[in-house]
Formats: sequence, C-alpha cells, structure tokens
Amino acid sequence: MYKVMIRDNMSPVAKEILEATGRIEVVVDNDKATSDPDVLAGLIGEFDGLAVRSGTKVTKALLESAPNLKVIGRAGIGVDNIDLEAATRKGIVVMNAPGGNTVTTGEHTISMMMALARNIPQATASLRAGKWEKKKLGGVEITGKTLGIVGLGHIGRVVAERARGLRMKVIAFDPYVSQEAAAKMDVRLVRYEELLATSDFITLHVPRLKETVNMINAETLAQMKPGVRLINCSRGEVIHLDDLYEALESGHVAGAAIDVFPKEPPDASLPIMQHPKVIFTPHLGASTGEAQVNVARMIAEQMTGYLLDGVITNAVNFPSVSMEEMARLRPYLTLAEKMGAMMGQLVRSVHDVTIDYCGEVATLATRPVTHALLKGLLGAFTHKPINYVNARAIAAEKGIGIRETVSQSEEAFSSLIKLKLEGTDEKPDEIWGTIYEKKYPRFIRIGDVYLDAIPEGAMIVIQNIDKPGVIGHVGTVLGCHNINIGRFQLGRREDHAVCLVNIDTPADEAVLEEIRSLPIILSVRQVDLG
Ligand SMILES: NC(=O)C1=CN([C@@H]2O[C@H](COP(=O)(O)OP(=O)(O)OC[C@H]3O[C@@H](n4cnc5c(N)ncnc54)[C@H](O)[C@@H]3O)[C@@H](O)[C@H]2O)C=CC1
Ligand SMILES: O=C(O)CCC(=O)C(=O)O
Repeated sequence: MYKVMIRDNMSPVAKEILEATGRIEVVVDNDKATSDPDVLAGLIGEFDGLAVRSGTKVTKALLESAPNLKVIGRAGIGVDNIDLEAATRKGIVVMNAPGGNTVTTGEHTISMMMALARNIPQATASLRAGKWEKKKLGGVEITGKTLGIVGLGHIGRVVAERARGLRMKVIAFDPYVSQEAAAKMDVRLVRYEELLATSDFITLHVPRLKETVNMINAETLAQMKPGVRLINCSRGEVIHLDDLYEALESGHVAGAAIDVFPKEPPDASLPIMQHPKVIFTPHLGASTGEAQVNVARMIAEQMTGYLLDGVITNAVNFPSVSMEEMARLRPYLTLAEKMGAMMGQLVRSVHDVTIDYCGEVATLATRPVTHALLKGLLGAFTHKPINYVNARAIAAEKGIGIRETVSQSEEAFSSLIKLKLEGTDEKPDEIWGTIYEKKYPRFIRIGDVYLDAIPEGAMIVIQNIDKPGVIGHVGTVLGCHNINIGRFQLGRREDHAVCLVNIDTPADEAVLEEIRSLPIILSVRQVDLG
C-alpha cells in the first residue's frame, strides 16, 4: 500500500479517486497547525505522496524529513509554494494541474473588474451601515473601454475572450507571444508603455518572476492613464502595494481589485487594506466548485498513474527519458539547456528558432535535446518551471516555431548543435555548441564569431569593435569592484569581437554600465548559466 496525504481543503474527489485504486491509503489533513513546515516535518515521513493547494509550503527542510516521498501533486497551477530544486534533487516528481482552474480564474478577474467599475462591495457595506449613497457610489461603464492585459497566457486569453464579449477593446503586452497568435484572438499586441498609457482597466496575468516582481510601481503607475483601474488575480508580488496606495491617494488611479498578496493572509493594518477605492478577495481566483473538482481530479489521477504505473503526466521537474538514453544524452541536454538559457537572457523577445544537429548528436534522440534547449530559452520568462516534457507545447502556445534539421556532416567537430533565432533584429542571434571528450560542454561560436568558452555560472557577454584596450578596461573595472575573473575568452571576425567573461560573483548594473563606458564597446550583458 502507498500512503498519500491530502491537504489544503482539496475537493473530496481526490480522496475518492486515490482510494478507489485499493492500493493507496489516504490521510486528509486540513489542520492549520500542521501546515507549519516544522510540524508537518514530524508527520510526513511515512508518506509516498503529498497533494496540496497553495496553503502548504513544501520547503527544503520539510523534504529532508520525507524519505519516502515520491510525488507531490499541486492541485492548481503555481508551484511557487514548493521548493522545486530541493524536490528535484531528491528525485521527487512534482506535478501540477494546468488548465484545471484557468476558466474560473478568468471569470474571477471579470467579476473583480465589474465589481470595481460599479463599487459593488462598497455599496454593500454602505447599505449594511444603514446608508443610501447613490451619488457617492456611482460607477463607470466598461463598454467601449480599453482593457490592457499584461501576460497573454492561459488566463489572460480567457479574460481577453470574455472582455471582447463585453464589448471592450482589448490590448495586451506579452513579449513572448507573437503578433500572429494575438491576432487570432482579436487582441492587439502593444508595447508595455502603450498599454500603460492607453488602458482604462489593466489586468495582470503574469507569473511571479524576477522580471515581474514589482512591475507595477511608482514609475509605471505614473505612466498610466489618469483614472485607470487595476485588477490583480496573478501573484501578489507583481504590484508594489505602497506605490499603489500613493497613486490611489493622489487620485491618479481610480481603483484597484486585488485577489493576491505578497504575504497571505495580508496584514490588515496595511494602509492599502483600508483604502475605500480598493476591493479585495482572499486569493479566491481558483475557488469555484468546478475548478476545485477539476484540479483535484487531475492531480489524483496523475498521482495514481505515477505511484502505480510509473506514468508521468504534467510533471514540472522530470524529463521523459529512459535511463540508458539518458546516459548518452546527458552532456547534450546540459549543453543545449545552457545554449537556450544564454540566448533567452541575451534577447528581449523570442520568435522562431532553428536548431541544426550535426555529427554524433544527430544519431541520438534529438527531441529531448530540443526540449532541453527550449527549457533554457523559455525558462527566462514563465513561472511554470519548464521541463523537457512541456517545453515544446509551451513554445507552440507562444507561437514560437521550431525548425530542426539533422545532418551527419561533422564540420570541424564530432558533434555540433547550432541554434539560430529567426525574425529578430537583436544581435547576437546565433550560438553554436559542442561537447569535448564526451562530457564537457563548450560554446564555440556566438553570432559570427568563433571562440571556445566554458558555459557556467555568471558570465558577462561583451560585443566590441576590435581595437586595443578592451581586455584591460574590463579587467580594471572588474578588479576595482573586487570581482574575480575565472576565465576570459574572446574571438573576433573582421572589425568586431565577442568576449565571454566567467566571473566568480555576479556584477551589478553599475559595474556593467562602467564597462559600457568605453566607446568601442557595443553591448554588455550579464547572463547566469547556473
Ligand atoms: N488568483 C488565483 O487563484 C490564481 C492565480 N494564478 C496565477 O495567474 C498567473 C497566470 O497564470 P497562467 O495564465 O496560467 O500562466 P501562463 O504561463 O499561461 O501565462 C503567463 C503569461 O505571462 C507572460 N509573461 C511572462 N513574463 C512577462 C512579462 N515580463 N511581461 C508580460 N508578460 C509576461 C508569459 O509569456 C505568459 O504568456 C500566474 O501567476 C498564476 O500563478 C493562476 C491560477 C489561479
Ligand atoms: O489553489 C488555490 O486556491 C490557488 C490557485 C493558484 O493560485 C494557482 O493555481 O496558481
């Protein structure tokens, strides 16, 4: 018998499905006290599976106390309450339930927008207080208004479709969705600045990422149209709440509807919590009976499949590759992921990609290698930890075309992977990589410049005119800031050159700016290749 713990008030359907197998014993524990990771650590030891929503934090320390744990099921989308790295390192498969609560969260967003436009929560409170405030509580129409959607993913798309039905003009900003994909939804893709300046309502549907944390702040709020109304049913950290409070106080922002908070539950004494122009729900985006049944059913079926038959579905941290294949593929998976990660961090948007496999690698199963490359490339801009299984589907959703060729021609190397980004004006748009001595990954060409670089850790990528002074200047700037150079590789072609500098500690923006100060430096970017 396997043992699974179900937490966080999950729909009973999960228990029914797991128990119906006759081979899984289920313990349902909705006790608030046991959601403290320290307390849970004392209970988790005997369990093979753990099914959670967002209420349970699955920390590294908790996982250390879970020697039998094989699978964690998240009945929902965001897995930011689970330490994925620790789970992966422990060989625990983490699964989520994509799509199960998408419609419900989209509908909640529309409900919040309507309630905000017509002051419905405030009117309810006013009537309960015995008042009749028709003048004070007047609202705005949404017909003909512009809705700006930030993040045109699963939920953003549902919101777009519903809003068009409500006769709104819908625009969106999402650097990783193509114009064609947006046009199919009748949505005009615009720059972020244009969305901020022209939207009457702005709704956020991005994942929590380095780039999206505090993307709504004093500066971006100031760029918004006066009288704008904001809705956030994504992740709390996306809005800087103090800055929003100031913008509400000044009257620049007319109102906000907030479902998610940086800390949940939020501190009720925060100024924004008392603001009369803000309405709230306690992370209810996914809370409908229908969505909860959907995600509970999905996660219970997936966990059953894994525990009883070894079938992996919707895993966010596990590659679908057999052990034998893996041994030969591993160096190429590592190389490809680093090539993708390099380009994903160097360019601002991704369109189509061409991948050429030449020589020995072309004789292997290149599909997982492509997935590893896409994982690195797309990993820069989605909250769903992309894995080898889902990378291609996510690329397709974003309208990114993938062209792969295999050829036995080896050129100068026994194996070569070439990645080219198509349809971008940004440079470099191409990278080549190979494997030395069957295990060591190398970048051997960036753009049209050949070099020989070990892809690891923090690296500064410099494009410059090939004139004297660059190496000395870079070395001096880094030295002055006590940043040790591990390796310095450079290559040149005609009048231009590329330097790849491995540094022991990441440089901050001011240091990069100092390197840029030399006129012959064309560009300086820092990447993290893990
Ligand atoms: N309130 C709630 O109860 C729920 C909240 N969520 C949250 O909603 C959010 C969206 O979920 P999904 O639509 O399923 O995710 P998704 O991954 O399908 O869509 C996210 C979109 O954001 C885009 N994006 C990434 N970085 C961006 C940036 N810097 N600027 C603009 N766009 C960017 C991505 O390209 C992607 O298209 C997530 O944060 C998720 O955790 C999801 C379900 C329920
Ligand atoms: O389970 C919940 O209520 C939260 C859902 C959510 O935020 C998600 O699926 O990302």
